[in-house]
Amino acid sequence: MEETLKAHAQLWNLTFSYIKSMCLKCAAELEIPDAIHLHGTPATVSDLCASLSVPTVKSRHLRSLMRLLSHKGLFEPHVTPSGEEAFDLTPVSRFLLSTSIHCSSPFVRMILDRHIMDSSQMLAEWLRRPDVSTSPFEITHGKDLWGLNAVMPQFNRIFNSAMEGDSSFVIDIVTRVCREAFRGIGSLVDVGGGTGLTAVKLVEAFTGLRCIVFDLPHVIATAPRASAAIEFVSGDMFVEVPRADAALLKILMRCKEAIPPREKGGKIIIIDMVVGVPVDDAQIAFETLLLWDLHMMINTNGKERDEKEWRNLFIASGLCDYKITHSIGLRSVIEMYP
Ligand SMILES: C[S@@+](CC[C@H](N)C(=O)[O-])C[C@H]1O[C@@H](n2cnc3c(N)ncnc32)[C@H](O)[C@@H]1O
Repeated sequence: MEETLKAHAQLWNLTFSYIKSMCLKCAAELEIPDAIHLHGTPATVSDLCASLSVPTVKSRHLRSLMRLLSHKGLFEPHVTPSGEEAFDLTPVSRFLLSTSIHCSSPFVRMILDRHIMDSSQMLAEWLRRPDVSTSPFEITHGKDLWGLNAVMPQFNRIFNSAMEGDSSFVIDIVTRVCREAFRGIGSLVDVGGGTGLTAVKLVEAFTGLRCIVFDLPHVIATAPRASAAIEFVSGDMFVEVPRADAALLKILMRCKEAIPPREKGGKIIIIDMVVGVPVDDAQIAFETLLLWDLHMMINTNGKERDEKEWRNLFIASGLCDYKITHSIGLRSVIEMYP
């Protein structure tokens, strides 16, 4: 009996899990972390109603949201001297502060945008179809993610700023802990480099390095021209990738053609997840990798790979050797040599 009740509760918990994500998106959209930060001390629900322009008639509803998010570690619950419930920031919600150099709010809003969420509704139907080349995202929207970005400037903006927040976080760590990977490189092409924030950080961190940011035309058109050491080139990586000493990220075969041999410093640097690597807080990291794998499958027809799968991929691409540095949380730095 006890086991049955536990199993039933677990099923309900899983079923209602989407509410956690939606409350997180709501907190990002309302900018609740900014309001608490500006308040300076733990904020009560009345404080939050006042600063977020939420009518007091909705304070009970806002309290429910704050309680759930506190339970999930986004806020820290407090009690004021007068006995009122109040909420403070935690290291997790600090990532949502608009003033944070690694603000993840656009990332949260993009991943939980209805264009991304809608495609997961197609998962069962998609799994029954024999076609593996069309993603659930394409079935839902009639075009792939990049095609939708090209025709929807608003979604393109939110996607690009989500990528900027994430790449600024990752590249700041990579330039500190994986400096060796970039040593001696004169020029680098960032393939699918988005609006160029990674390139900006790289040319700042490595004096003399020149970067080419290569991406689709609708992305390059919106990229700010931030440094004379960075060139912006638009095109399709499946057709041709501009030449440089090293290529950062993505499609291996084309990247191999774009770089010189290993003796001349040629290499491909990939920053991505490697399933199965040991990381801190293994339980959360393991589940996050499983979730990210599904996210890639649903929205881009991609997948996350374990080390063996990465090795098979680089062998199939005609590359000779590789080195994996597991040192940036969920992501690893993979260096591949022609
Ligand atoms: C996941 S985003 C990564 C952006 C950036 N590298 C970052 O880390 O912030 C993938 C990028 O690849 C670009 N992309 C997709 N297909 C492409 C293609 N065929 N040729 C060039 N770029 C492409 C997208 O426009 C997008 O900016």
